[in-house]
Amino acid sequence: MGSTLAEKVWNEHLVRRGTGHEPDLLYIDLHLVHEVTSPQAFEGLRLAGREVRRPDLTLATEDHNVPTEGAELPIADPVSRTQVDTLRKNCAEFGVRLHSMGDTEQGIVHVVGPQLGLTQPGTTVVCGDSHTSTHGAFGALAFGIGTSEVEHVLATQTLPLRPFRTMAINVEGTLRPGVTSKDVILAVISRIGTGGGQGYVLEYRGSAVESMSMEARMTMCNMSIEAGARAGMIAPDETTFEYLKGRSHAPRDADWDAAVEYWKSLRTDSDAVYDAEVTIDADTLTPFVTWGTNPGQGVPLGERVPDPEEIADEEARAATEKALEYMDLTAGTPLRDVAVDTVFLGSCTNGRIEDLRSAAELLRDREVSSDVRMLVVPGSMRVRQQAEEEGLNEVFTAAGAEWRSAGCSMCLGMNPDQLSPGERAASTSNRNFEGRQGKGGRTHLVSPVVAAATAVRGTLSSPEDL
Ligand SMILES: CC(C)[C@H](C(=O)O)[C@@H](O)C(=O)O
Ligand code: SF4
Repeated sequence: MGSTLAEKVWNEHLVRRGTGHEPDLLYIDLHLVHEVTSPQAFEGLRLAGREVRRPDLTLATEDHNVPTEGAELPIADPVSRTQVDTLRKNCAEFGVRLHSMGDTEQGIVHVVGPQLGLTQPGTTVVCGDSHTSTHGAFGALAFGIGTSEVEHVLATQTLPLRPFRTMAINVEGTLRPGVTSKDVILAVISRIGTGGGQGYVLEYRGSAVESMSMEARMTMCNMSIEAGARAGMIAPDETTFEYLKGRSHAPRDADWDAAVEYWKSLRTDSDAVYDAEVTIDADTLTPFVTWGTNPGQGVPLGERVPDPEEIADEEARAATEKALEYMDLTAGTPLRDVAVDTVFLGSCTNGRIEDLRSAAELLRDREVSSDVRMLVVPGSMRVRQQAEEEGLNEVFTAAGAEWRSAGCSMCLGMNPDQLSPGERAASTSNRNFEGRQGKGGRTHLVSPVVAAATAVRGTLSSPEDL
């Protein structure tokens, strides 16, 4: 029997196969670090008198706690300032490369790794951050780890792990115009549920995935964790190689040719067997939007707010009632009638250049509704620079949106970009939990083009409504 992509990468990284109840020990090729989950890990090293084993395979960036305006000013919030200062001190002491605020390579850790060409097919990538699954779009085995594991990887460049199960997500057909990979992943999560991927590595495949850009693939892999999965992966192909070629850390010359040769072998064998399979019909998908307080509570935008009365399962009915109450939504309301106060375009899910381009395209010669505040936050300073070279910033500001510097921003309330209590947002990020974007804030997850159309009309809208 053949192997799946995930099994191939796993086997290539085995330092030692676990015997009996012991887990396997895997080698880690790339360790990404940010200010939130690293302080205790560095402190642990310090207390044990240990060094970072492979500083050359470790890269840190500031993202969660950074303000997205006034980068030249000291951080006003004392907690955020301490987090960022601590990261700076730790990186200096342990010799870890750090991209700080103001640096061209600074940005959200999951945007920075791929853009530098550090995320490569067949590698193992970890970070103390659940959305590390993003990097799986390159055919890397990439997953989030906890702070004690961060310390273990810093000290040894290895990680004890138990094998995952594998699930194929087959997305067949052609997406209609205005329908994006964000809609696909929201549809997947609403189908299998936020626990449906638990214990699995999801492998996205099929004709619709093959025709997606790297940015679109990263959006899907990013949200694998929202289905409860350990990781998401996509087999590398010409699109992957094209994206990587010439990036600062990508192999060059003869090394490049050898790498591509190897990368081409990273496909699930035709006789391999997945532990589970799900099939999604790309042809019939329409833009998706969440109405509730977890990413699985989503429906096509053309539908209505669900009615708890129609839900037979008691637990599901209670969950729906609770979510509708928090979201201040009435059952049966067409989602297109729901008015928002804020639109957030950004995050490691949808803060890449292609996301900005597609939203700018719709905002050109249009205006953000006077009832709406729109924040556009590039995922990295490199993305910001590229967008400015293309004049996208001018399109956004001419439409009345705010153009910011890179960071996690309104994806989560760890920095000044937050919703006020009761405020409602259409957001291109990945989590709509209660209070995620600020205490009492209400979040509808959407794609970048739905975000742009919503900003113009003031109510949840798709590009075809413009
Ligand atoms: C702060 C960090 C640990 C967290 C994560 O693990 O995902 C954050 O990035 C998030 O998106 O909630
Ligand atoms: S952008 Fe959001 S999801 Fe991504 S790392 Fe930052 S907080 Fe987490």
